[in-house]
Amino acid sequence: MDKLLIKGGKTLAGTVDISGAKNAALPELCAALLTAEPVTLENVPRLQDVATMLKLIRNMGVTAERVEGSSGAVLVNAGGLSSPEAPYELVKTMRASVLALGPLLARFGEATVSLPGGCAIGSRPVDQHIKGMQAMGADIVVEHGYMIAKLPVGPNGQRGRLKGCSITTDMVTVTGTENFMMAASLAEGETILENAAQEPEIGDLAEMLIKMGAKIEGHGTSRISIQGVERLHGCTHQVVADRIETGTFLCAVAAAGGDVVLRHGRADHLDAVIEKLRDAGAVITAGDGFIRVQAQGRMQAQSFRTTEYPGFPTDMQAQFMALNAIAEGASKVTETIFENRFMHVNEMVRLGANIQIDGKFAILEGVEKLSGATVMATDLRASASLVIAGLVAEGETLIDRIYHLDRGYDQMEAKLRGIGADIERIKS
Ligand SMILES: CC(=O)N[C@H]1[C@@H](OP(=O)(O)OP(=O)(O)OC[C@H]2O[C@@H](n3ccc(=O)[nH]c3=O)[C@H](O)[C@@H]2O)O[C@H](CO)[C@@H](O)[C@@H]1O
Ligand SMILES: C=C(OP(=O)(O)O)C(=O)O
Repeated sequence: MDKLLIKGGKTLAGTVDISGAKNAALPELCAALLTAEPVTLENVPRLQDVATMLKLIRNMGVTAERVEGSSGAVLVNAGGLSSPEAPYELVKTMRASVLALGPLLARFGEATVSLPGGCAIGSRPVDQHIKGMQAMGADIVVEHGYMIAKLPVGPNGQRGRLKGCSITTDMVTVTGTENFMMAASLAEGETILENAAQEPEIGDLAEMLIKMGAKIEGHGTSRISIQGVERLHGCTHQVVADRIETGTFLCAVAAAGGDVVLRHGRADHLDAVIEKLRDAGAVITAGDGFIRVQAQGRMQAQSFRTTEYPGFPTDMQAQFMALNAIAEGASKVTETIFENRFMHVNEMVRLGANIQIDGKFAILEGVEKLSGATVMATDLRASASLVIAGLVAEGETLIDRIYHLDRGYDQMEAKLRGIGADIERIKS
């Protein structure tokens, strides 16, 4: 298992290129299953989750290859889609595999998708995905750990189409909204999604589906309407910039100090985080296709509460907590989306942070310095928060189990080295 070794105390300066968003690329690779024509996705980040998704769709009889010489293009051709299955071996390493359910049902009339199971940050059930697909006419049984979904066979002996309907989910769900939007694009009639997620990745997926011929309105709001069409066609689409990678680098510079330009970063997708960073004392300016962050001296700790977009993202909670850990003053962090997303806290405490957990609250008293130690990554964003803590800690920090980090960050250590961090990967 690879590890990261960081020697803390360097300020950061230079330019970082922000990659395409993991949480847009994954649903968009699944959206390519909706058509038999070729789809080119550009700006696809090089991450373990993307590699897993490519493996998953290839396993269905789809061709999916990186385009040689391009900067991140992937060509997907689902013309040969023959096996509408997502097996446990692949799903267990990546919960986003549930995004295959909607496209497979819509295109094939049946799908067998492994239940993803729980993960470190919470139990993460998929009951809303199942209820929504059932409302659209699918018969779904859960057997032997699999969702087995089928559409009824019509008088012609063929499986019919999904039926448009109104779906109001019990809570805002990002991948749920994406699954319904993809399924509804090929359904018969109109689907209305109430209480829909508004994350920028939903908007990006909607734009891709519209290029494929889907009729979607209202994405970016909590009410999305989709008029189903009989067929979708191929398209070329560029994956939106990763707002969580952007936010992670913003927090790293605010914590370590420095002056860094994040090329391709979208400030308009990060309002809640940028506002808190400005309140903390970072100077952030943004223009078309870049964000610049300048930070000097100790930041002021900021309390915040995670909520659905456009609120403060749960995927930025751990990284901002690393900043609060060494900022001046006390802060209270409230996690409202996942029930177990404070796994990084004990590791930060090993580095000298002063943090108490009380249910969904974390109470921090900023300390003047952290001191390097060996710590263990427990999930993707926890890993990123430990990298930020390691950048500011005195001495050496060794982060174990960074396969979690590799799930969702494109060459993080190379990008950090490029702006002056002393960080290296220890291969094993
Ligand atoms: C691939 C991807 O885009 N992942 C993101 C997506 O995950 P994901 O789409 O899995 O997260 P959801 O938005 O669905 O989850 C929100 C809450 O709803 C609950 N829930 C969800 C569905 C369901 O059927 N039943 C249920 O109870 C979840 O357990 C959680 O407590 O949104 C999360 C919340 O912004 C982010 O942290 C993840 O990075
Ligand atoms: C929780 C995350 O991802 P996933 O939903 O893929 O587990 C994340 O990106 O922080």
